[in-house]
Amino acid sequence: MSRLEIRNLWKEYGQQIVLENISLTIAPRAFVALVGPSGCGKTTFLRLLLGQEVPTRGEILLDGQPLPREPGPDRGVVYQRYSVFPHMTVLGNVMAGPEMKTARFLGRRFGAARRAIAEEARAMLAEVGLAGAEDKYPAQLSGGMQQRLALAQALMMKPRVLLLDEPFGALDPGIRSDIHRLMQRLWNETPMTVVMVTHDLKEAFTLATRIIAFERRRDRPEERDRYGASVGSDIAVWPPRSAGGPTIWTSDYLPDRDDPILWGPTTGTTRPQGA
Ligand SMILES: Nc1ncnc2c1ncn2[C@@H]1O[C@H](COP(=O)(O)OP(=O)(O)OP(=O)(O)O)[C@@H](O)[C@H]1O
Repeated sequence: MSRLEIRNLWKEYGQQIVLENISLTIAPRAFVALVGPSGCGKTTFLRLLLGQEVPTRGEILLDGQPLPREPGPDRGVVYQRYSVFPHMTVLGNVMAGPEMKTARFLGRRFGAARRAIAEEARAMLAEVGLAGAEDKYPAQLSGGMQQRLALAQALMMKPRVLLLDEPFGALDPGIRSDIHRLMQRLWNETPMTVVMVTHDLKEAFTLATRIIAFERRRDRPEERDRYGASVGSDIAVWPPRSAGGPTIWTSDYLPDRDDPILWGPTTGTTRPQGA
């Protein structure tokens, strides 16, 4: 499973306090959207979860274990841009992670092992709608296709936690709604917890089970460095949705009282602690 516990987390850069005493429990398979004003520390929080930054104080546990202090295959990440290797083909991009993971010294597998990875990579590309693009290079793909590729690349490593930093922010609205559908399906089918930074509240409500807003309680210019952001609001999305449940796309979908979707991990109007 993939439960995240953030306990009394602080992050400071020199004199500047960026994050202040954040405590959260994120249930396995939740889809959390993280919102908040520019500069309040959303990306910093994601980098802490990824292991690219170390907390100044506090701790982060993944399934009860302290998070390794470096990025690892249990955490995947997709950024708004530049998540993929530009000099590798589409297929090469999706194979790179598993090859490096299993062949640490040469970074390449040969023979049957390589064929198995290639087969899995092709299936993953088909899953994200990139069948037929295997031999192209990222620069030959549209923005939406590059983000599909970035998702495929991250998911090939079977992460327990997928971190998304405004992954769809640069896409046109039509492409964005297509990729939202894809994202919803991938989250439904893959046993992972998702934490997504977004500036787009509509996107947050479309995809997430829970929306967490960071805010600085004191935000006068002279106070900015001395007070970091913490959790300002924490909203369970209604109607509730859960991974593995029916895909909810239209606002006219309202679950029945006895609908099993109401009994998923993030259910109810009053969410149990930690859901
Ligand atoms: N490596 C670093 N060294 C020093 N300061 C940093 C570093 N990384 C981030 N900061 C500072 O931390 C604060 C929060 O930055 P962060 O990028 O996390 O905000 P954000 O909420 O993601 O912003 P945006 O929505 O604009 O992307 C900023 O004041 C930034 O300058």
